[in-house]
Amino acid sequence: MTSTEIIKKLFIAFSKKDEEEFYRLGEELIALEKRKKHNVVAKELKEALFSYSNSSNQNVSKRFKPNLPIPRDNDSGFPLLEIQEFYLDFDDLILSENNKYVLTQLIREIKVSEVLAVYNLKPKNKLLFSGEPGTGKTFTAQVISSVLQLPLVYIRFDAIISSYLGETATNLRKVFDFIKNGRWVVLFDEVDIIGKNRNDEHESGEIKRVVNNFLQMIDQFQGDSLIISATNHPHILDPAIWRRFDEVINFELPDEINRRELFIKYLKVMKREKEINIDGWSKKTNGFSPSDIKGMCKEAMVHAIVNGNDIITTADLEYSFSRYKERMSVRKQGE
Ligand SMILES: Nc1ncnc2c1ncn2[C@@H]1O[C@H](COP(=O)(O)OP(=O)(O)OP(=O)(O)O)[C@@H](O)[C@H]1O
Repeated sequence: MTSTEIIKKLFIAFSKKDEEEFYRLGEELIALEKRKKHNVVAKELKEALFSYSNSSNQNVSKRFKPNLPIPRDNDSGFPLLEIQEFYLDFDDLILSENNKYVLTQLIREIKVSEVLAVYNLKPKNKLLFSGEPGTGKTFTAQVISSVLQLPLVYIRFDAIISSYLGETATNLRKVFDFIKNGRWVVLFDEVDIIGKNRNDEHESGEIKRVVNNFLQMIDQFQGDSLIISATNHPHILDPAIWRRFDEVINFELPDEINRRELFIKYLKVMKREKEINIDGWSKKTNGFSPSDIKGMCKEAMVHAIVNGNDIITTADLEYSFSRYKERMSVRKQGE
């Protein structure tokens, strides 16, 4: 089908309120654009097709309606988790060869879980992601959920920790009861909030109980979901937490080769002058995380646009580089 034919059918599906056909045609249009190598258009269409509903319940994704209501904190009434959907590709991730390989294997294991079951084997389903901020722990969980076509359950640890005695453990229980009832990729972000060393004398008894509770729940978890815990502070995690996971993936800052790939990826959105020396920028940005490089590219684009240009120049990158350098030194002072 040509894109005009698909768009016509999309309109018809929309007027008939045929949601399934609407999404199928939308995906066909995206695949067509991808085949034409219109990657930016394909990505934008993907985001538009599956963008979140701005309607009343922003914590529930459009396509995956959970059977149970989203659990909430009794005291504040805030939701304890969010169900999110992503439509990313594995190629969106720029990682070391080793991490790419390990993650590809993990995804394959999950995809062949029925075959593994014949041999009484199970895929790994409890992962720990550790690494500096902005190295892609959350993003990787989003990519895995996209590739496995499972919704991502994002656990809000700040919401789980309650000021009321005993309520934090109740919140954890509610979260695990919820995730038992579906197949998801579950991301416990910033797990070190409750994973602080249990022997730390400054920690209260309540936190210790919560850590024990969390460990027990992780241990007992039997479902088909993939559980990922992420931390920026692996050194403060209790050794008991490490043992609970089938796999630990360390997200390192990108090397020069990966930084080059990141510049190419994040500068692709806009035309750039030929003189821009990507190799030079990759060398200069030692210590930058993928998120820093993405931010630097975005800032350069904004700089170009507000100065009335539609192509990025070396001067734009120099400006955003100096801004980032400054921000990073402030960040270091705060550590
Ligand atoms: N490895 C990567 N490859 C490509 N893009 C990346 C990568 N890592 C991060 N990014 C980009 O930077 C954004 C922020 O990264 P992300 O939130 O995943 O980092 P994080 O490790 O979870 O950080 P934090 O520990 O602060 O939560 C991502 O949404 C993505 O756009």
